[in-house]
Amino acid sequence: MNPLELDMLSRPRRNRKSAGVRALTRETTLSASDLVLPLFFHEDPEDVAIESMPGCTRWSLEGLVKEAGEAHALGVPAVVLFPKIEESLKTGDCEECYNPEGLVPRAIRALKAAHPDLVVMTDVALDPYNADGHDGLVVDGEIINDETVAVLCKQALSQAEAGADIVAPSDMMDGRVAAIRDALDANGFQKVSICSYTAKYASAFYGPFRGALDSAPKAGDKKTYQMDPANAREALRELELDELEGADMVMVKPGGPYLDIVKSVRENTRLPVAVYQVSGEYLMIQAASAGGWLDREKVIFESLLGIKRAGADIILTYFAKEVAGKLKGLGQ
Ligand SMILES: NCc1[nH]cc(CCC(=O)O)c1CC(=O)O
Ligand SMILES: [Mg+2]
Repeated sequence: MNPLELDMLSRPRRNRKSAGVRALTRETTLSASDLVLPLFFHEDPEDVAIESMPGCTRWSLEGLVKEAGEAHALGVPAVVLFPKIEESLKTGDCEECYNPEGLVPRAIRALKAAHPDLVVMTDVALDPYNADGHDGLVVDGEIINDETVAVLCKQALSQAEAGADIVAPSDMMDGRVAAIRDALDANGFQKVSICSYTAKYASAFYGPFRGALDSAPKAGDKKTYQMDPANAREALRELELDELEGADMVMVKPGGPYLDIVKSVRENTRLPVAVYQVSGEYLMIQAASAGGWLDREKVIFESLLGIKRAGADIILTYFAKEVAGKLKGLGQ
């Protein structure tokens, strides 16, 4: 007998001894059906590489439909739409956000016509339409809540009318989930779901996204409506309100740096939990792997698995199409 052999009943390494045993004992798996692909698009007929987000494209309507179709064919069930609105259409009252012939309603109709089973999720917030760049109406430097909610209701309705399956308010105004639910129901859209950005933090990780849409606030920051990154209990307060207001799904955003929030939201709701791996998280991986410092594919999977393990049912990620393609290649 080996004199150094330890007398141990439990050896956790036995469950890691081979790929087969590891597969049997794995607690979390990532699948294409967990993923939502965020897509940027514009009015121009050209597909353009986004300078602030290397690896992402701002699609023409035609390109958008093609890209969404490819992702869907790889098993990604849903896309979420982010329009870049022409500067000349941005105003203080954001009327363009509920124009039935606007860019977003046309995109929804084109997507649903080409891919009826693709779930189309839309962003409800004023920033792409706002001359001030804020998610809400600005009066004397203040982002006003209740008047903004009235406009968000019109925006959500125009998206529902065009065929959106899920509307996702990302604006963080108080009371908007209940108001949007009322507006949808009053107009016969009982079946349109609401995925609320419940705990959306005022994060510097959104910087590249604002570059992609030219939607950064012209003055001030978003701290009077998005949450303070220092706060965790407050996320549960927002969760309670969104549940009472009738949200169908709740979201935490950003993802990776906020896994404690994901876990506590998961433990405190029976609703599906969505998590957004945002533009800055995407770019940290893109940049570090472009420099040759990280193994890109491995860290993409690990970053998403971490979000899933923390409690996400749904993950919004710029890697969705690529990951779905890789999973398909692996026979999963
Ligand atoms: N309503 C705006 C919105 N919707 C999604 C994101 C960020 C997504 C990302 O960074 O990938 C933002 C930016 C912001 O709040 O300033
Ligand atoms: Mg809220």
